[in-house]
Amino acid sequence: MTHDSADTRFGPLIFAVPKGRILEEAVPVMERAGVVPEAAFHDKADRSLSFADESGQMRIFRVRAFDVATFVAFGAAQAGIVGSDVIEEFDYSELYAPVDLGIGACRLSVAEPKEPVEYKYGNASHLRVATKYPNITSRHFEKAGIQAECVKLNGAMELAPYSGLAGRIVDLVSTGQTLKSNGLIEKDTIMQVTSRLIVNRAALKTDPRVAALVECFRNATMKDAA
Ligand SMILES: Nc1ncnc2c1ncn2[C@@H]1O[C@H](COP(=O)(O)OP(=O)(O)OP(=O)(O)O)[C@@H](O)[C@H]1O
Ligand SMILES: O=P(O)(O)OC[C@H]1O[C@H](OP(=O)(O)OP(=O)(O)O)[C@H](O)[C@@H]1O
Repeated sequence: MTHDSADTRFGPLIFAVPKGRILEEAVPVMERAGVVPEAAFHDKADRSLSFADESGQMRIFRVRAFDVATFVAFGAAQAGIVGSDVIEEFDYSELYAPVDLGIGACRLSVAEPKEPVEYKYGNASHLRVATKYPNITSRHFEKAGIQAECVKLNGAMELAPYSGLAGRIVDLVSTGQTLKSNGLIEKDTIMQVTSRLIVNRAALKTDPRVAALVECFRNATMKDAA
């Protein structure tokens, strides 16, 4: 790495990455920034959650996307990579997202069935919405003066409307294939999403390796655009 990851005043720098679909796109950006995971990191059968980097001076945590934000916000990791959807959902004051990595592009949208379905709940002023993003969803509908009752799901949101769980869903959309395959149409885009480098604000102030890491990711992302 070009940054001084061997600073002896601190323990190893902890970098958290999501184990899901961002990972494949994130690894080349990490490597351009000098964060090169050990070989075991790429082995999906490996049950370890913490890996060395090639310099031996960092630890790389492989966790769920939402948990990346939590590890970094609480200072258990100094830095990480996560979608802007997750950053917005938690709205942690301790998180700073200085670099847009230009990967994991999608959007967070409201969707509903093509054909109107009768629901126990769901009229113009009171909606029931199934989502993994209750905070963003509530804020979005509040702005429109609509009270949304959010039902938290962790996946397969698309099943909610036709099973009578909720009249609408708020979910990530990329190609639109998942909505189409499940008979739903996109009604409204809440936000565009890309993945970001996130750092813990206190660590950025106190640990010079964090600022150096931000610079490395800025440079790695600039090369991308060239
Ligand atoms: N269809 C998509 N196209 C592009 N990016 C996406 C898409 N779906 C999700 N993402 C991005 O990838 C991130 C992680 O998605 P994913 O659901 O694969 O994570 P994960 O680590 O497997 O989390 P979990 O296991 O908790 O669901 C999302 O927060 C979002 O930023
Ligand atoms: O518009 P598309 O290209 O079809 O992508 C949208 C799908 O991608 C995400 O799910 P993912 O595949 O990450 O699985 P998940 O159900 O675990 O969230 C999202 O939750 C949608 O279901």
